[in-house]
Amino acid sequence: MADKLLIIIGAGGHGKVAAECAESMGIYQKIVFLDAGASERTSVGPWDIVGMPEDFERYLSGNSEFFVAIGDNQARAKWLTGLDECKAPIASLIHASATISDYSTLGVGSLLCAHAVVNPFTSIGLGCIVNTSASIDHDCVLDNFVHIAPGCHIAGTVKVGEKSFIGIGSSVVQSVNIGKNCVLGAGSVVVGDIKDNSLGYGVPAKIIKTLEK
Ligand SMILES: CC(=O)SCCNC(=O)CCNC(=O)[C@H](O)C(C)(C)COP(=O)(O)OP(=O)(O)OC[C@H]1O[C@@H](n2cnc3c(N)ncnc32)[C@H](O)[C@@H]1OP(=O)(O)O
Repeated sequence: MADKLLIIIGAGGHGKVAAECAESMGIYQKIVFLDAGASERTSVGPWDIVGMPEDFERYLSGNSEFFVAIGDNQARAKWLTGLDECKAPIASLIHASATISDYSTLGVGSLLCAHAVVNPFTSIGLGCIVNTSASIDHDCVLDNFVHIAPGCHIAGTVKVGEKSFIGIGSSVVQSVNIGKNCVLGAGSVVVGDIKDNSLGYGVPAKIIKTLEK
């Protein structure tokens, strides 16, 4: 079989983390980037930038997989949906040091970063990020395009709605429902349900404003 190529869309900080995560898996012979800054730079670290994101169709044939490494939940969702419509094969990346229970599921296009832990009977949707050293405990549901930032701890039976972001170092107590399109600031402690489109932070987390849909 031909060498397996991983094409990562987005060569920012998150892209570097995704590339190293993919390397740790030991299944890709080559990793390259497509990035909007391709005219200004041709590489990031050891990895080549071979074109703009819009060039992805050039790589649709052959033994290639795609990964979207864009931290912004809306933009990541847009790119993943577009790739899916073009029937592009989309990778999920699990760092060699991350653990996911055999009884849990991880959606296509999702990333488990180094030292992330996903405990049993948890469902993680499409295009999610469980960032470095974050833990998601038992019986949780992360809807599509959620980002759990580094060092967050999500207790059991928590639900996080589509495209919500939980900031670095936050904790969420058990059985809480967080709506869709929410932003919870760094270091939040979430002790009760959060409505859709809320921005909040603090200990305990308070809602500061409602975000536009
Ligand atoms: C690998 C990676 O890098 S992943 C990315 C990790 N990054 C994060 O987790 C960042 C999370 N983002 C935050 O916490 C942001 O501060 C947000 C989204 C909550 C708010 O951002 P903004 O709307 O721009 O708020 P802004 O910076 O203007 O601050 C407004 C006020 O809220 C306060 N504030 C902002 N964030 C927080 C927070 N997390 N906890 C407590 N207070 C906060 C500010 O101190 C400020 O207070 P003041 O009015 O008394 O001066």
